[in-house]
Amino acid sequence: MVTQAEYLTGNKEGIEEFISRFDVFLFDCDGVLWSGEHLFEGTVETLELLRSKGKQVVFVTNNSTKSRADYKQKLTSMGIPATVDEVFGSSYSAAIYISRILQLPSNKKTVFVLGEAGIETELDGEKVPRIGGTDPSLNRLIGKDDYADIASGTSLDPSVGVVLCGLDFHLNYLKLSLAFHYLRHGAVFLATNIDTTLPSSSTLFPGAGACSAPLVAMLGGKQPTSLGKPSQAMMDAIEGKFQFDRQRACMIGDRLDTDIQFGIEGGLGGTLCVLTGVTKGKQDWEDGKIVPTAWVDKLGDLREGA
Ligand SMILES: O=C(O)[C@H](O)[C@H](O)COP(=O)(O)O
Ligand SMILES: [Mg+2]
Repeated sequence: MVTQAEYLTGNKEGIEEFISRFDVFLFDCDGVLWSGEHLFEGTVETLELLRSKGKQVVFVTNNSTKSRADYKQKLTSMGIPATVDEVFGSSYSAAIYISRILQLPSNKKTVFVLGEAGIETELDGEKVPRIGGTDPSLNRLIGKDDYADIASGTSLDPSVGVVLCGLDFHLNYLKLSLAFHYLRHGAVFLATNIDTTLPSSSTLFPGAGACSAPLVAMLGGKQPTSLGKPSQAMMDAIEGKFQFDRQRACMIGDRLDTDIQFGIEGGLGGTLCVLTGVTKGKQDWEDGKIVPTAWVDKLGDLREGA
């Protein structure tokens, strides 16, 4: 149990030694590599340094708004070479879970989506039938007829067996009403992730957890099964693909209750917290609940380990 985290910024020898412990670096994205469209200083050079040392780099994001292909595109457009196979997103994790793990009745295979195209793309990739999501017909105020149609089941698709909630920039009362009634009809309640906030423009905005929270409240506190970090569903998928020694792997993240907890519960050799996203300093882990192995002010500080 780690109780003290090591501060590495400015410590060249410490950074060199830290990097030498690991063969694989799992990178969170939002709040570590970038904030929205703003790439943090030194990110590209740090990834180039690690790759020049023969380290395996894997991108592990809870952001469900983009598919793995979308993330590959964003990474390369930001100057970070990446392949789709190096990207694991919570939408992919959820699609795999629904298509390969969840046992649904044959007449209840459809997913009602609260979220963006990233979820839709990954469900399509796994041939999982879906409705909702970015359907433009749902981007409207609820109408007086909707109440009766939902109550009677007229506007509910009887094949829906799952409600999957992610970060939804188009969330509204009508979509929440439909999701709630699917859940009341017995649909399985899943979330790509439940991060309460989204780091962007160097501050915080509503996260995926803020999108599913109304449903949790309506269900009397029933939480969805979350398939993003810290769920080990993603860690198992990553290990399955890369066959790495967990003791020689490090998770780098900005959020204690997703990234760092993901690395700790995954039995990784170490975790590194950065202060460019949600976590703002060691005061955030002084309760001793989720303590990283080490921390730096920003990812680019690792360049000192060149
Ligand atoms: O609300 C969210 O979905 C999360 O804040 C966001 O997606 C986190 O992405 P990550 O830091 O895991 O890349
Ligand atoms: Mg993050």
